[in-house]
Amino acid sequence: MPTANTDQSVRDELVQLRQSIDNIDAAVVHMLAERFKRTRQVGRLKAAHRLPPADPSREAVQLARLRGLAESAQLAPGFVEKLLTFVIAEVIKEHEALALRPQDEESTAAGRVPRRGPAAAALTGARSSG
Ligand SMILES: C=C(O[C@@H]1C=C(C(=O)O)C=C[C@H]1O)C(=O)O
Repeated sequence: MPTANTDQSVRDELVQLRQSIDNIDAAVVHMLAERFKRTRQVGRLKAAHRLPPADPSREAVQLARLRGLAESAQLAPGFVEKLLTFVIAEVIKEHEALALRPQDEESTAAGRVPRRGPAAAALTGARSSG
């Protein structure tokens, strides 16, 4: 923390750097929000077609790719791996929830997809397709 004795130029530099950090944090939040919009579309698509919420083979490819990107960006690959693993775990939770309530129609990247699944059929007594 800057004290009363801290030189004004140091204080100014600290403020500037923190403004930049705030901008970056905002970008991270917005990018995460966009990512979750897409993963929710994937979740709805999976629920509609009764695909499993998690895809470990896809995750392995992503982790390998991001480890490589981290290395070339001089970022600790282990940190990036932890971050992606944390995000993916949250996505899978959402996909599991979507699989349990797929009775509504929702927009997806591919258009409006009827969400029918075994859980919806059990709740409504309807026969699910497929
Ligand atoms: C988004 C998907 O679902 C899950 C979440 C992933 C992610 O957040 O990147 C990757 C694989 C799946 O375990 C997907 O299958 O693409």
